[in-house]
Amino acid sequence: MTALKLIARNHLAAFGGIVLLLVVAMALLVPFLPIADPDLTDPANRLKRPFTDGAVLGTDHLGRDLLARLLWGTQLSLVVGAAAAVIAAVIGSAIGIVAGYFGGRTDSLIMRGIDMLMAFPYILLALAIVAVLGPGLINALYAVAVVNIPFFARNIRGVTVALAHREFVDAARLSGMNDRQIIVSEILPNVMPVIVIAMSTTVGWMILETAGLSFLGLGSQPPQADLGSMLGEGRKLLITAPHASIVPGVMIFVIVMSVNLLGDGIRDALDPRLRSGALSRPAAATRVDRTNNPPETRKVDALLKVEDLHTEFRLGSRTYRAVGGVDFEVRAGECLGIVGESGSGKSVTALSLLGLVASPPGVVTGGAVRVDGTDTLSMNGEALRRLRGGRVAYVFQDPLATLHPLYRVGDQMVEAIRCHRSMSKQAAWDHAVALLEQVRIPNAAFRAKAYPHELSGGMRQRVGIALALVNDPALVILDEPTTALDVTVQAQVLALLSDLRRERNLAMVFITHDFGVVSQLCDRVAVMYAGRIVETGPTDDVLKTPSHPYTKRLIACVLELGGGRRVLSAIPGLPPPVDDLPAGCAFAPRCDKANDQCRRGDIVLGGNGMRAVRCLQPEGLPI
Ligand SMILES: Nc1ncnc2c1ncn2[C@@H]1O[C@H](COP(=O)(O)OP(=O)(O)OP(=O)(O)O)[C@@H](O)[C@H]1O
Repeated sequence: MTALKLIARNHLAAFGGIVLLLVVAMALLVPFLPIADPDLTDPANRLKRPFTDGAVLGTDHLGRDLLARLLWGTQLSLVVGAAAAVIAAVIGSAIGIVAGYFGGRTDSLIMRGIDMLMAFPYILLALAIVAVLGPGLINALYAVAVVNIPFFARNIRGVTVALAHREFVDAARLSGMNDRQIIVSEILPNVMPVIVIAMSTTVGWMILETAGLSFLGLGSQPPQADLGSMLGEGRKLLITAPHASIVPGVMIFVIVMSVNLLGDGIRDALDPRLRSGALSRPAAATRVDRTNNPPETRKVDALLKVEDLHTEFRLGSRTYRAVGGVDFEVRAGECLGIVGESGSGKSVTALSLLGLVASPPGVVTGGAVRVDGTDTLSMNGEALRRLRGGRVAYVFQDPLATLHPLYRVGDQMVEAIRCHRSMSKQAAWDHAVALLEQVRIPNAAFRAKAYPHELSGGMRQRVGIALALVNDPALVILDEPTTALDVTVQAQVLALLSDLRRERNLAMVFITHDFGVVSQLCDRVAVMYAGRIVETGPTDDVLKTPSHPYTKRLIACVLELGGGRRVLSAIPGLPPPVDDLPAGCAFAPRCDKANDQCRRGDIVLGGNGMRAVRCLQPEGLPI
């Protein structure tokens, strides 16, 4: 259903689909239409122009009605082209799956045979096949199918090779399935979309090839007509009776064009990455579409002040409200922890600060983000570019994904330095090495020449931190920088961040789902749930006397070493889907204290300046 909707939304594909549907309907209805016999010759009325004496499209050189021949010829061409596509797809895909799945010698043997077939120009190969089998439409169909088998075999083999070594195939084998069962139940469903895509984009091509063989007199034989043979007959009269070749020529064009437009639409609709927008090129900054004016500019003494930030993702008719009105501020040298379960909106909040949420589908719909008093959401691209990696830098969770795999880490740091200040390459390199030393990378001058894959996970994250520091930022936003590391390395990285913060008076926004990490590093903490802050305050206070039931539950999930026997409690239920948030408190469905009032209206973040909580029944907080 979604695929059909996506095709309908693609105007060109929808146009192609409608045209093709009309042509196919016409071809199917042709036996019931009141038209002349397509093979009835009438030499007295030969080569009549269109729209004369009841012959809508005129007559050919034997006086046969061109409309009747066109409709029957279209039917024949469509059937032959589609049949050739199905035969080529079935045989080619089977060959590709067998070669890709079994690999080794089977693969080499099959693929070398396919290579030999591909070594011949396809039309010559088709001609040779028809020459051996003899002229005729069925033989032309076989020839076209055979020359297209290698195309399917190669494509499907490539996809199968990648699938054959995946964990789910190993798991199927270990569960006792034999090769045939694995191919049918594990491989085939995964290659099916590729087969459909390949078919939809090649069927037009096969209709053309069959028409080409008929045009040369090797396909349909008189008196039977397909579009190619009609074109071949008309060609001889191109000057005296151009309509005889224009009529089948236009029909071939219409069919092939509509098949190709629809095929492209099907390809796009079946590709899950295109469907989710993952392949669309995001804009350089998140789209800002504020329904209200940004909050008034007042004198701001915080380095970063976020006010009523709203960010959402618009996918088709659905709107995912990832960040639904977030306020916080960070002063110079201060570290704010943002904590919450997966999906609570921490990363989207962090990325929204400097317009890094991908648009489409992300849109900032409200609020303001002031860095040194200037709203980043109103900045132009160049101002944002100067800020990113300059005064404000980011460290992400997976340095293997953020570092470029083909450049040495030192070169990547040099590039980051020279993007922001004019410095000679050598001076920038020396600065990079000094920073690598500062983040305690042993033998930094040597490591600067390493590629990311040559470093351990902990070392790569240190490079990520050094990369963030190259331009002496005032604020670093760290999005789960230690989650991918083991606990010992995590402790080292946290100690390093703590030292760097002291030495450089760095402000930090530290995003994590781990209260243990927050307690080591952060002065203040903000707890997020379903895109909003539900509690905030000094870290020690929040940890000792959590007020919001959610904070309490989150803290109870943290293991305490030497804490004696304690039952670790998980939070029952799941966070609400952000495209369908409940009214009132979003945590109410999982909260054992929730009453009817909690499920109504908007609950504000109330407090006494330092501590604030978004709850109607907060605990232990003098409000
Ligand atoms: N491209 C997107 N399209 C639709 N929804 C999205 C997209 N990116 C994020 N979201 C939604 O936004 C919400 C917040 O996501 P976010 O990544 O900020 O969570 P998080 O708290 O950082 O989680 P994690 O700790 O797993 O990174 C989630 O519900 C997520 O499903």
